[in-house]
Amino acid sequence: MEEAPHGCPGADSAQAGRGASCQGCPNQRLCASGAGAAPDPAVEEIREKMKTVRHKLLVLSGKGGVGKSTFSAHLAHGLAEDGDTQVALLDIDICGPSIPKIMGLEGEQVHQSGSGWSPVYVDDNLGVMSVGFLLSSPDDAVIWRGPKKNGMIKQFLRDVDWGDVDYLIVDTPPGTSDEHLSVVQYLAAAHIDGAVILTTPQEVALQDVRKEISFCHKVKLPIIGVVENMSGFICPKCKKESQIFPPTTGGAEAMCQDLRIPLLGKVPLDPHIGKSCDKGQSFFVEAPDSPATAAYRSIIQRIRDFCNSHQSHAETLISP
Ligand SMILES: Nc1ncnc2c1ncn2[C@@H]1O[C@H](COP(=O)(O)OP(=O)(O)OP(=O)(O)O)[C@@H](O)[C@H]1O
Repeated sequence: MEEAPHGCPGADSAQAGRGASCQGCPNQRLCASGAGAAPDPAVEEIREKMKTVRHKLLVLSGKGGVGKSTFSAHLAHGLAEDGDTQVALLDIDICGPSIPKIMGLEGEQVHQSGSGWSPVYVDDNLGVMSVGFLLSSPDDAVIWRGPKKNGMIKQFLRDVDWGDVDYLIVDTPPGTSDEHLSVVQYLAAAHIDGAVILTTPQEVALQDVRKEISFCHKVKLPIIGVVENMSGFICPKCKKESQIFPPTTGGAEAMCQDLRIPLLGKVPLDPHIGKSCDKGQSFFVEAPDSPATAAYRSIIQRIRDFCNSHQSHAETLISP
């Protein structure tokens, strides 16, 4: 936490984040979220529930529209490709859930079983949960304030019958808002492997990524790395590369060097990606030879490696 202001009511007080002295404090939002208050019993229930989930990954972006949900969906497809890996994809973009569409699950509903809500399955080893499955129409608007969003995220983590899962991928809304604080708070005791941050090469997107990185540091969320999406366009006819979103300040590469954060890779613009997403199909199947597919696959391998080395490190720490 940064330096407390004069007259700070304290992070565990009922006035946390709401007092006059909280105005302008960099921790105001974090305190107002209740993250510093007495622990919600759901944190422990979620820790129990998550014992059967090996790796938990958050996908973040500073700006909207940079390809975060597309990436989350394809990370899930890529990890589930071997058939033996159980993957769960949780969409907590409560006000703009796009995962049902991208995963080809529009119109699906969640089923209630004796052990909780059942995810909707794309394949036997790939389950999805989204607020979109709870709406009667994809055009319905969800206009909820923080506490209601908080409650829904709690239910997604605690009441869904996730089963034995190797990877839980959480697709978040852009920025750092109530949803991010809630998921970090609820998963705090269950251990999150880390976050993958999506950006485009433009400074206007990178500016917001720096805020995202600062959020991760504040809530002690490890950063697996940054993905630069929409990074150049290779003309399929003349093979010439054009920078549609020019990296005026050096792009994600310069930022990552500057902040000593891994750059996981760069994914070029490819019109097939948009088409596949609109059809609800995996881009890897639709365009297996595209440079974007190769870039995605290499990034997914780096994330897999991170999780594996992370796991052995954690095991080393707890073994006698
Ligand atoms: N590398 C790419 N090349 C071409 N189109 C892409 C690429 N990545 C994503 N897109 C397209 O860009 C659009 C935005 O992607 P997406 O919905 O994944 O962004 P987002 O960051 O999740 O947005 P939001 O957070 O606002 O929902 C979609 O139409 C998607 O198909």
